[in-house]
Amino acid sequence: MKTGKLIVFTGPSGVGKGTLLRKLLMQHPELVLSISVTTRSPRPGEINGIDYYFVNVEKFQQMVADEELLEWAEFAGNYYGTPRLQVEDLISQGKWVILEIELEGARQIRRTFPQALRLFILPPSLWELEQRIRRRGTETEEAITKRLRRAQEEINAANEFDIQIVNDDLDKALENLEAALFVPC
Ligand SMILES: Nc1ncnc2c1ncn2[C@@H]1O[C@H](COP(=O)(O)OP(=O)(O)OP(=O)(O)O)[C@@H](O)[C@H]1O
Ligand SMILES: Nc1nc2c(ncn2[C@@H]2O[C@H](COP(=O)(O)O)[C@@H](O)[C@H]2O)c(=O)[nH]1
Repeated sequence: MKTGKLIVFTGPSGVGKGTLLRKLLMQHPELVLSISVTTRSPRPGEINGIDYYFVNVEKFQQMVADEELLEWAEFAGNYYGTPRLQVEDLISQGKWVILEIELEGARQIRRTFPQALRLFILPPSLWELEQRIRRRGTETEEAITKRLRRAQEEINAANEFDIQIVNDDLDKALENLEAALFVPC
């Protein structure tokens, strides 16, 4: 039977994690992206159960109390967490499961799943990161400020991760990501 694997994918808001992962999953449909729970409001076009499980703060706190989350964190004013059961089930079935999560969650996973492969995505510059968040057009000015403040802190921790990939040219970053994941035995 194939061995399951946990892959952690972290990087500052707006660096292009979601964009890279969408491309990766189109080319490697055998990989599974874990769907997180969040108290953030859906962005236009986001669908409950596909992009996130959108819940209120009370429900999120109940999930924490019931130990239903593998990891969780507060990020820029909202809570985010990984449902434990879905991930543990998939790994026990031999799947490769990707968690797209922020730094505090990645640190928790390092303690509970030390065997997980942890990747950090870097922007070519802070200026470009800010342009990307602004061009995406999904955040208020207040949220952009919070996310950019947090970005510097996250970038400072990039060396805690097994692999760092700069997302400058998207195709090149995807190539580097594939090389990191599919190391020939
Ligand atoms: N290599 C790239 N060059 C230019 N623009 C990019 C690149 N990669 C992603 N983008 C753009 O940057 C914006 C942010 O990308 P994305 O939403 O994937 O970031 P993210 O890291 O998932 O952010 P968050 O953590 O806030 O969800 C999007 O508009 C996307 O199209
Ligand atoms: N610790 C966790 N972080 C998560 C999870 N799901 C997403 N995230 C991270 O939150 C920020 C903001 O996401 P956004 O969708 O509001 O832009 C980003 O860094 C995500 O990677 C999770 O389950 N746990």
